[in-house]
Amino acid sequence: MHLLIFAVLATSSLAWAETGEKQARQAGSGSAAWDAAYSQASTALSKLSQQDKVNIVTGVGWNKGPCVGNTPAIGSIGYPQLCLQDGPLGIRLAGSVTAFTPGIQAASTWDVELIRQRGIYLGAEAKGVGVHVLLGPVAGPLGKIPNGGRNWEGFGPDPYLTGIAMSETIEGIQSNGVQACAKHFILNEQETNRETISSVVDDRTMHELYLFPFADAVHSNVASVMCSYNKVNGTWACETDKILNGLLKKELGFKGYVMSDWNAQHTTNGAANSGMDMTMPGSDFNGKTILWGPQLNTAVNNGQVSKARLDDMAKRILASWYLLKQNSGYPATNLKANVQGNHKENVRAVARDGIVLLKNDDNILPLKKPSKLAVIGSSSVVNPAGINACADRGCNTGALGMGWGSGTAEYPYFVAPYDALKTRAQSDGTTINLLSSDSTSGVANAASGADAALVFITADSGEGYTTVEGVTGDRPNLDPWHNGNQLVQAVAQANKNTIVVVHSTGPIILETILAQPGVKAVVWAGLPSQENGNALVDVLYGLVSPSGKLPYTIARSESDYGTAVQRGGTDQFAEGLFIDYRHFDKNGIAPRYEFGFGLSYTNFTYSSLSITSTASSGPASGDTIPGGRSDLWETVATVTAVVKNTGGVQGAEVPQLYITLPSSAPSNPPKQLRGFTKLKLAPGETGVVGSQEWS
Ligand SMILES: OC[C@H]1O[C@@H](O[C@H]2[C@H](O)[C@@H](O)[C@H](O[C@H]3[C@H](O)[C@@H](O)[C@H](O)O[C@@H]3CO)O[C@@H]2CO)[C@H](O)[C@@H](O)[C@@H]1O
Repeated sequence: MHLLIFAVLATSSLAWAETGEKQARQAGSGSAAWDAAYSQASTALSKLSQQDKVNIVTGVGWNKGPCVGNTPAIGSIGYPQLCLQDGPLGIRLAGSVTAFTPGIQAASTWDVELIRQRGIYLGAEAKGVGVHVLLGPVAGPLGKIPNGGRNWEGFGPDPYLTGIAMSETIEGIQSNGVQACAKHFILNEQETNRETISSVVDDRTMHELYLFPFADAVHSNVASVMCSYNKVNGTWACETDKILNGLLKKELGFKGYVMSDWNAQHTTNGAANSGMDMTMPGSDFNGKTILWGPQLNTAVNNGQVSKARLDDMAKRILASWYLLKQNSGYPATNLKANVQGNHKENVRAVARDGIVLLKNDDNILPLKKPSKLAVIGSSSVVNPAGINACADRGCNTGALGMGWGSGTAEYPYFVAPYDALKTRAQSDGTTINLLSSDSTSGVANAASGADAALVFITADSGEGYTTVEGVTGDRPNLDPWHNGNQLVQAVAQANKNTIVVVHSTGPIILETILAQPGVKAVVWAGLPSQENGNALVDVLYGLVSPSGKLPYTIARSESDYGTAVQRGGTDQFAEGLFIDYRHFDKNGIAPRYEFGFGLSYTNFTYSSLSITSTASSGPASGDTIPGGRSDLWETVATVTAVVKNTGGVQGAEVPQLYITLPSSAPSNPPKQLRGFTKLKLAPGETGVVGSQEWS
């Protein structure tokens, strides 16, 4: 349900009560903690030689240590060989870790408790294997282009939802003493030409869309930020004074350090003097030249980079290390350790509660002990070559759990849809006809006569260094892979109770599928990682009511989005603020399924909407705290509403608060998300959103 109010102030922090309180609390403790960490860093710095400082800021090289990024130990201050390792959903290239759900699935739950728990467990596993810096979470790409290859690593194209998810994830990771890394800063929205393209953006769009979630990250005291490959307004992101020194460090008050993406640095002095603090991986990775190390030493000796700047770089890195108390009792790096604990419970919960029910005609779902089920599609079963057969998940064979690239982890196990359906069928006495191929021949045989036919389709994408079935990162279109439309058509012709299950890294166009009269239900199962099948069965059989909401818009046609992958050298960001639902609203384009949409097995009613101004009457304070001007973080109004579960089963609702700015100028998006919460309600139960424990 969307609630729309008119904002009394043009502020970024009009919110449900809980958000503002959380922000105020962290800001206070954050500054003092940084002060203490800086004091320890200063003491340590005074004992270091110039060479030590250069070592702290320069990686030792790709494959020259246990992690994807490593810096040398400095024995005199007990500083370890720092281990930096991907990534946003778990420890990459490790032996026995949990493959958590991708960020986009976490966002799809709209459940801050689950998102935070995911972050806490990510941090616990990183610490368990001795990773000092976990390279995530992701707020860039934000996802302005629906086919952007790496969108699934982050939390979707709404900056508020992404910002909340960034905060919860970072606080979760860092609560376990692990440094988080907010990446990729900034305007890295596509894989195509990512290392050459220039993103040209106006100041307002930069602030209100792309910088917005990074402000949340800084507010949550993120230890590090990774600058991206692209150029910003013509200058390399890792060498742009205005965005690193200006926006990030000065305006947002970022106290941690900026590391380069792997070989995103281009010059020795330009990067140092623009605000980059650590170079990664520091070797001649991918044929590039080494730019710091000895070169930085020379530049400092020549005065091209000041001694104070080198001190600042090293101090920021040391302060982050002290902030997370990694100077005491931190485990040695051992990426082979088994650190999974019971974390699969979070994977199953996020995978399940992130499932979005898009269509459910005749209440075909939940299933009620069918005598015969048809299960169709190659993605209903596990990859026949093995769950981790493709490096960095670089294939779309068998059931899909995540996209591909550096933001992946090895699966410790993988429950495919058919595995979980078979287990359930055995206990119900259901017969399953399995057709584990995408060929339409054989479909009629498998699907006809079954009480219902489940057909599985996918769309995949990833990082541009791997090409999968001709796709180099960004998707070329928004169609399902492997002739998914034709497969669904064939199934729906053979069975009038067809249930389509979609596993995808982002939106696909569903028009052909929805035009089939036999398609009774569409289950948007997203990217469920290792718990794929279990999560799906929980929802299909009504063990839980679906409660996920779309973290992006699903359009009727690809051209409706108004953004596309740029093939040339520049992306002008001509759409400005108007991405995803902001674009649809502004142009009066009806989406097929709107951002925030999702059905349930129960019903909810809303009443008693109340809005109270809570703005302080005193003068606004322009002090800078981590995250920017302090008055940007004040709650200016509290909105409450009563929500009742009027249906027959337990369920969860996500009331969403959207604002319209007072001016109706066309430069303002008609609606912007500024609050949400997830209410779990039993049948007949009433909940008050925006008050209770938060106000
Ligand atoms: O992992 C750290 C950051 O790395 C960036 O991506 C790099 C990725 O980690 C790395 O595996 C990949 O290497 C490939 C290389 O580029 C290619 O030439 C070679 O053929 O195959 C290698 C893979 O086996 O390079 C990526 C950079 O191009 C990510 O952007 C960042 O998010 C990571 O945190």
